[in-house]
Amino acid sequence: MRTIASLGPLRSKTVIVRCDLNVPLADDAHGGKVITDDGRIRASLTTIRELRESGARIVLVSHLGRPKGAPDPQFSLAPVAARMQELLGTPVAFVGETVGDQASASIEALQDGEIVLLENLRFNPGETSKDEQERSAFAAQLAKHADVFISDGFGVVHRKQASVYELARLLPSAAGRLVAAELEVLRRLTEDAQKPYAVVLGGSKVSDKLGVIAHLLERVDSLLIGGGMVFTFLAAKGHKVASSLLEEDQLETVRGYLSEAERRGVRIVLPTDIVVADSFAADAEHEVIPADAIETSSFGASGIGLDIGPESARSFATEITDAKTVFWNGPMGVFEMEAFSHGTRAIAKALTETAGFTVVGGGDSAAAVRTLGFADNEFGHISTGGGASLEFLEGKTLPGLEVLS
Ligand SMILES: Nc1ncnc2c1ncn2[C@@H]1O[C@H](COP(=O)(O)OP(=O)(O)OP(=O)(O)O)[C@@H](O)[C@H]1O
Ligand SMILES: O=C(O)[C@H](O)COP(=O)(O)O
Repeated sequence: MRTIASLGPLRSKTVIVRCDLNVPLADDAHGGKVITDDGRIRASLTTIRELRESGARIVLVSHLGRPKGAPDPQFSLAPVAARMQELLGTPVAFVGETVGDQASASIEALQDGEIVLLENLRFNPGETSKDEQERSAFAAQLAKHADVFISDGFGVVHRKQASVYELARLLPSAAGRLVAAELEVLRRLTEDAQKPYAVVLGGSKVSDKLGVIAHLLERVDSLLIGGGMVFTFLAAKGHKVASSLLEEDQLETVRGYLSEAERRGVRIVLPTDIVVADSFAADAEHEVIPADAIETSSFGASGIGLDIGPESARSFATEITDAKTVFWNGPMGVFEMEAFSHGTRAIAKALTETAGFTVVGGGDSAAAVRTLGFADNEFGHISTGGGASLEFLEGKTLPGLEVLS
C-alpha cells in the first residue's frame, strides 16, 4: 500500500485528507450537539500533525451519520471542527459546504500548515450515489483544488463512495497513518488468530453486518450475537420478537447461517434472556423475559428488546474469558440509556478480564466502552472501524484499500 512518503515533499502542496470523523453526538441543553466520544477525532490527529509539520495545506473531509444527500444541520461537522481545534491547539477553519465558491475560496486561501474542515460529504448526493459517473463527478469537484489525496478514514474504507474510492483514482494518493496502524493490528486477527477465536456481534446496522457472518463462520470458533442483531436470529428460530428490531427479509439467510454453523461445528451463541421495554426511551418500563417468549412481557406485541438479560451476559462473559482471541463489534443493547447498558458493560468487563488478545471495533462500540468507564489500555486494541474491521476480518478486498495499492 502506498505510504505518505511516496507522495514526495508536501510543503506548500494542498493535501485532501479523507478522515472518518463520524462521532456519536447527543443533544445539548441549548438545542446544539455535543460529542459523546471524540475517539475518532483523536485517532485522526497523527496524520494531521505530520502534515502540518511538513508544511502541507490541509483540507479535511469526512461524513457524519447518514444524511440523505442534502444538508441537514443535525449532521453538521461544525462541532467536530471545534473539538479538533481544541485537541490540536491550532486553528481548524470550518466551511459550511463541501464544494462551491465558499469551499474553493477557503482552500485557495490556505497557507502552509493551515487546516480547513469542509462540511459533511454526505450532504451531497454524489458521495454515496450508486451511479459511478455521479460519484466520479463529485470526486472531480473535490479533487479540483488539491495536489494529492490521503485516505485515513479507516472506518469507511469498506464503502465504495466518491471520497473513498473515486477520489483516490483522480489524484496521487496514499494511506494515512491511521489506516496503516489499523491494518497492522487487524492483520494479527487474519494471519495469526489464536484459538479459540470468538466474535461478538451486536449494534443496530443489522442488514449491513449480517452478510459478514457467512465468511466469519469459516474462521471463528464461536459467534456471540447480541444487540439489535439478536431478533432476526430469534425470529429465524421461530420465536416472536414483538416490536424489536427485525430484518424480515433476512430470515432465510439467517436460517442458512444457523445450519452452516452446525455443519462446521461453530457455536452461534444467542441470548437466553432479553430486557424488554414498553418504548424506546431512557425511562421506559422494562422487564427481563426469556428470549423465546418476548411477547409474553407485560407490553405484549409492543414490547421492544433493548438489551441482553443478566443470564445471557453471564454466559457470554464465560465464552469471552475462555477465548484466546476476541473481536467485538456492536453494543449488546442501547447502552446510551443507563437501564439498557448492563449487557454491554458486562461484555466490556469480560474482554478486560480475558488473557487473550481483544479488539473492540466501531464508532459506537468504542464510545460504549469509554462512556461506561473502561480505559483504552484495558483492551488489546480499540479500532475506529466497525463494519470496516468486520469486512476486513472476513477476508474481503475493501475498495478503499484496494485503490491505494
Ligand atoms: N436491541 C437494540 N435495538 C436497537 N438498537 C440497538 C440495540 N442494541 C444496540 N443498539 C444500538 O446500536 C447502536 C450501535 O450500532 P452500530 O452497528 O452502529 O455499531 P458501531 O460500533 O458504531 O459500528 P460501526 O462503526 O460499524 O457503525 C447503538 O447506538 C445502540 O444503541
Ligand atoms: O461508523 C461507521 O462504521 C463508519 O463511519 C461508516 O459509516 P456508515 O456505516 O454510515 O457508512
